[in-house]
Amino acid sequence: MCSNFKSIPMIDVSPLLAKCDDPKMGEDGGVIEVVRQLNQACTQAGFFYVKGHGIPISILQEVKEKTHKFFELPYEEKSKIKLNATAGYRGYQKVLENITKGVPDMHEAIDCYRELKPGAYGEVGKILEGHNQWPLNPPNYKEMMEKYINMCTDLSRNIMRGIALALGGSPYEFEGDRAGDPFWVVRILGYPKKPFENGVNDIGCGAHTDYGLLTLLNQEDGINALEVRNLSGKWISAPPVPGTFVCNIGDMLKIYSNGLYESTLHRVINNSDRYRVSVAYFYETNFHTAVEPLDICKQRNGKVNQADETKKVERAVYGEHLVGKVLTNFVF
Ligand SMILES: N=C(N)NCCCC[C@H](N)C(=O)O
Ligand SMILES: O=C(O)CCC(=O)C(=O)O
Ligand SMILES: [Fe+2]
Repeated sequence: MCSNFKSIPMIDVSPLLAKCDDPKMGEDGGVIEVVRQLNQACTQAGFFYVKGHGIPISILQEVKEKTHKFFELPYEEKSKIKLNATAGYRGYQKVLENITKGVPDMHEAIDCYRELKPGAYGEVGKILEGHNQWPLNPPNYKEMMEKYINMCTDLSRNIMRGIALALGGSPYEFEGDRAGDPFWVVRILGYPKKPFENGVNDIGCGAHTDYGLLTLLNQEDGINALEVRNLSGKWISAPPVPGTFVCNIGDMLKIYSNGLYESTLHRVINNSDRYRVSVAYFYETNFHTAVEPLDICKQRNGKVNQADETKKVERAVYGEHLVGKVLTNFVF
């Protein structure tokens, strides 16, 4: 449903957060206004900036500073937590190891996934069984990230309450069996500065959509590198705005919304002369949730837009969708 947007809107979610534990939040004037803005952003761009999110800016900065420190270490040190299949595809990958649409990406990263009990991933998810591999250097990185991840999970749940209202549902559409026990993914990313030493690809991360419900991106200040594609195929810059998250819709929310909301294509090109880090937190459904369009969206889509009524939105089991992606992201 993505339109021909030219920039990405900024939403102050503080009125939503102030009321997010009130079952009558949908009647509050401040919440109604945030919900209107969420609905507009999600129908038009699938992307928005979030401010007033309550996570201290000092923590957003500390996460990026410590991440710079990690990526500055020599390869021998970073490779102590090397990603591999037996670690459940968690850990460090060097530049050009992650692949997007068949092309190696000019980024290095640490991938992390919520740890479920052995067996809880089922047959298809078995390959993700394992423990996160956190670096010992810089000190306290694990503790910092675990605290940060908890804050991102709480914030995402609350934004999803607003999005549930925006779709015309109850605030709790995405709790219980859908996302009451949310899976999460974190990618800690580093993009080399130009000129690249071993550059076979100028693209930091090729065009892709995110897999789950909602992404919270904490990106490096002062470097324009993230781009978002609009309906006419034009790449729109999503420049960093200090203290905010860039938020975008994933494939599962596209399905729930019956295509009213798009999981928008985006990519990263670091053309600057500075090394860029970003930390992407992905808020997902429960691992085994079978995702299909919400009834409220089927009706609504039919009434609002004839063209969309015929648009087929494929259903998916989240965990299968994720595993399918992970297996094509690496060649071992
Ligand atoms: N968990 C999420 N959403 N990760 C997004 C990674 C995007 C790049 C990946 N190589 C790909 O092709 O999907
Ligand atoms: O680094 C960024 O700005 C975006 C990364 C991204 O899109 C992703 O990891 O899914
Ligand atoms: Fe992404």
